[in-house]
Amino acid sequence: MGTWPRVGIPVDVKRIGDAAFHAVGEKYLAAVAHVTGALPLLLPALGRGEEGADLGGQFKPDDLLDGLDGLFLTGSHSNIEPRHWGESGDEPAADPQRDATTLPLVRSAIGRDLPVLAVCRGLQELNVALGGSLHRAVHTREGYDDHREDGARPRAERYGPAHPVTLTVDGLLQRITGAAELTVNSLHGQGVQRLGRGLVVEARAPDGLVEAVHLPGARFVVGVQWHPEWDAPTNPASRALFEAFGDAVRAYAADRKQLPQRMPEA
Ligand SMILES: N[C@@H](CCC(=O)NCCCC(=O)O)C(=O)O
Repeated sequence: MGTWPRVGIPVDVKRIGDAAFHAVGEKYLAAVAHVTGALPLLLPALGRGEEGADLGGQFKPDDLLDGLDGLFLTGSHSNIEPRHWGESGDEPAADPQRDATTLPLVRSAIGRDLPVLAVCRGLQELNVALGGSLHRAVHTREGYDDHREDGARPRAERYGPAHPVTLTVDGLLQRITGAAELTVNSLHGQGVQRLGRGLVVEARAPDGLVEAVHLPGARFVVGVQWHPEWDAPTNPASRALFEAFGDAVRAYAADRKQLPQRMPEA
C-alpha cells in the first residue's frame, strides 16, 4: 500500500478528432499533487459511451470510491443537463457521461463522509446532487452580472482576478483563508439558483450570486465557483484551501487504514 493519500478525480468525456477520450485538465492534477499532497487518480465516466463503454452497467459509484481518501470535482466547459434539477430543455454543451458519474458519486462520497472539494462545474454538481438547481445563463438574469470569461483574452487573463467575493462571517472558508473578502477569477455561465439540501453559503459575489458552499457536519465538503487550482501554489487563499482539503484527506486515510475494507459486491 503506498504512503500517499488517494484523491479521485472524475473525468470529462471529450472528443479529440473523431474519437472519445476521458480526460482531466493538468492544472487540477498539479494542485492535488503538489499542494494537497495526494495522489490524483482519474475516475472513468460511468455513463454509456459512444464507443462501447458502458462502465455504469458493470461498476457502481462505490466501486470508484473504494480505496480513495478524497474526491475532487473539477471545472469543465460542459454544462450539467437541466433535467437533473427537474427543468426541461436541451443542453448543447452537455457531458451526459460525466453527469451520470459525478451526481451519484457525490452522494456516495457524502454517504461515506469522504472529503470533497469541488471547483466551478464541481460546485454546481455538488449543489444539483443535493437537490439544488442552477441558473442556466446567469448573465441573462435581471440583477446578475456576467460571470463568463472573455474567450478572446489570453489564458492568464481569463484565469486572472475578475471580481471580489465576500466570505460568510465566521464561516469555514473564512477560517481556512483568514480573509473576509477575496478577489477571484470567474469563468462560468451557470450558477447556483436553489441551494442543495444541507448546504450553507460560504461566499457571495457583489450581485449576490452564491460563490462558495460548505456542508456542515461533514468531514470536509466544500465547493467554490472560482478556480483556485490556477494559482494554488502562489495565492495564499488558494493554497490554504487545497491544504485544508489535504488535511481532511490525510485524516480520512488514517481512519481508513483502521477500518475493515468493503468487499466489492459479487
Ligand atoms: N460549464 C459551467 C462550469 C464552468 C467551468 O467549470 N469553467 C471552467 C472550464 C475550464 C477549466 O476547467 O478551467 C458553466 O459555464 O457554468
